[in-house]
Amino acid sequence: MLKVDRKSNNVDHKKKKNNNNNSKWKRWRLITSLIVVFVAMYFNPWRHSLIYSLLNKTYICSEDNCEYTGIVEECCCDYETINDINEGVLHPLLQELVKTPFFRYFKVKLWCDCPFWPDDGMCRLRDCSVCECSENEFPESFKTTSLNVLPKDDPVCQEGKPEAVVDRTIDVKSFRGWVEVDNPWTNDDETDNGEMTYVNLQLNAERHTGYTGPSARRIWDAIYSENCPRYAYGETCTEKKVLYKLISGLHSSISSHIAAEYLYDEATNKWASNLRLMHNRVLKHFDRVENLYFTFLFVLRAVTKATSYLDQAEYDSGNHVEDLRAQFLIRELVHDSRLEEACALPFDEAELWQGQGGPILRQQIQNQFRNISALMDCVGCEKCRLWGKLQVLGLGTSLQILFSVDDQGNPDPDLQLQRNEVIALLNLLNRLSESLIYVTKMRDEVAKDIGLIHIPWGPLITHWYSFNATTSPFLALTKAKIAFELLFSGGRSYQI
Ligand SMILES: Cc1cc2nc3c(=O)[nH]c(=O)nc-3n(C[C@H](O)[C@H](O)[C@H](O)COP(=O)(O)OP(=O)(O)OC[C@H]3O[C@@H](n4cnc5c(N)ncnc54)[C@H](O)[C@@H]3O)c2cc1C
Repeated sequence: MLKVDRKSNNVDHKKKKNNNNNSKWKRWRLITSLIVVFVAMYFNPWRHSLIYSLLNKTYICSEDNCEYTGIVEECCCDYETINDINEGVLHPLLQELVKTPFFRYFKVKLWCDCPFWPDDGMCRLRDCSVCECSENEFPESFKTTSLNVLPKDDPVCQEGKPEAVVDRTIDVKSFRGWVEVDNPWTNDDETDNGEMTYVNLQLNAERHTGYTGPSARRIWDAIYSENCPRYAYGETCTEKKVLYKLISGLHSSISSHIAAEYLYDEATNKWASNLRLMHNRVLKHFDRVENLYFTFLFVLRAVTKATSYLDQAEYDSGNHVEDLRAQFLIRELVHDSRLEEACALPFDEAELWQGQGGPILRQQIQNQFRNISALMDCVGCEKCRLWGKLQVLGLGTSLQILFSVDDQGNPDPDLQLQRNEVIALLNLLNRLSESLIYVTKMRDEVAKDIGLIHIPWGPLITHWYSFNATTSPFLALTKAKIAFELLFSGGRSYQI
């Protein structure tokens, strides 16, 4: 007969019961925690509070509302104000302005004479730059002027994608007036007309061109590693930060334009916005978005500082009615009372170059910027080179306006700009202004599309995770679980 050990059976039973209770309790704890996290995230009462601003750069994105809050680093205005003033005032005016004949023609040396790596197959061939443009695209009169040198056909062209080629169609009128002076911040000699050509910017939208791979990567690498290194966390020298921020902001803007107009299918010529690209290259990196806002404010400050100059400048393209309109729009822009009230001083340049090392630092940063400007001659896609050169000249003009000094190192009262610099400056501001619109619009679209929330948990948590109550409860809970783990994982980051 089998003897039953009641005692040990009892213990086993108790153990089992305890285990069951334990696992039940664990399950309940997990479920309750998840619900708490879920509710806390969804009805987060301090979404816009000071705590968030203090904790980090405050990129807050709920299901139907995504926004940045707080002051842009090193600037004097906050995100909300910039967005309001851009959408309400600057963007509509700039869009009109850049269409006027005066602002739509840009003089540029498009040949790519890369001074840094002459053996780069991408850029060695001068004629390569316009190889696929047919001759009948150009007006007869155009072909005879020395400013517009026509390329020879070259079968070895490596940048022949139609979307990468600059359309050189232009009105027969050309500009008059304005002095020609060389900008010390840029590498090109702006007074040298020898190899320059006029380009109608309206026919050459800055968008996806298919330029990618080692050639493009090499340029960005050379810019960041040699000429404007990313500053270390805690860097206090604002001047060193400024150059990096300007270039990074420009890079974000270029990426935003690529994402906003992306060629999905060459055969059917299907263009549409590319949310994933925008998310991966710009939106998920808070610093890149912040640098875009910084660059916008920096250029805006240069434009407002040059108010009296821009007020009196001669906008003469030969089309009287259109030129009067350009002048009217410029005055509307620089004298807008809403801009003055909302953000009187977008960036305070007076704080820079102080102290003994100021002049040396200025020279050093000027040299670095000149190198970056020279690198534009190595860009192996003509349209990218066009916009790269224009925008770098626009930045160089901003630097010139904000930081030009006379022989004694005092701010230069006799600042002179050339027509092309003003064209570059205003077109750059328009590019940046468009990019801010894309960031706001596409951030909301991305949030709706994949249900994203960014936890502004200080520098610890730098990535996004998804969380969307409208998706299936299971998915929402899974996402909440990730959120839960993320919050208590000491800053481990998740990427969707
Ligand atoms: C001057 C210039 C103009 C261009 N214009 C165009 C154009 O009009 N149309 C077009 O289709 N292509 C253009 N390109 C190419 C485009 O910028 C990219 O290089 C290309 O699309 C390949 O992208 P990628 O994913 O390799 O990353 P890239 O954009 O090439 O970035 C390279 C690296 O730089 C870092 N990085 C990226 N963004 C930032 C930022 N905002 N701040 C700091 N670091 C950053 C990252 O580490 C990244 O891996 C241009 C390139 C250059 C150099």
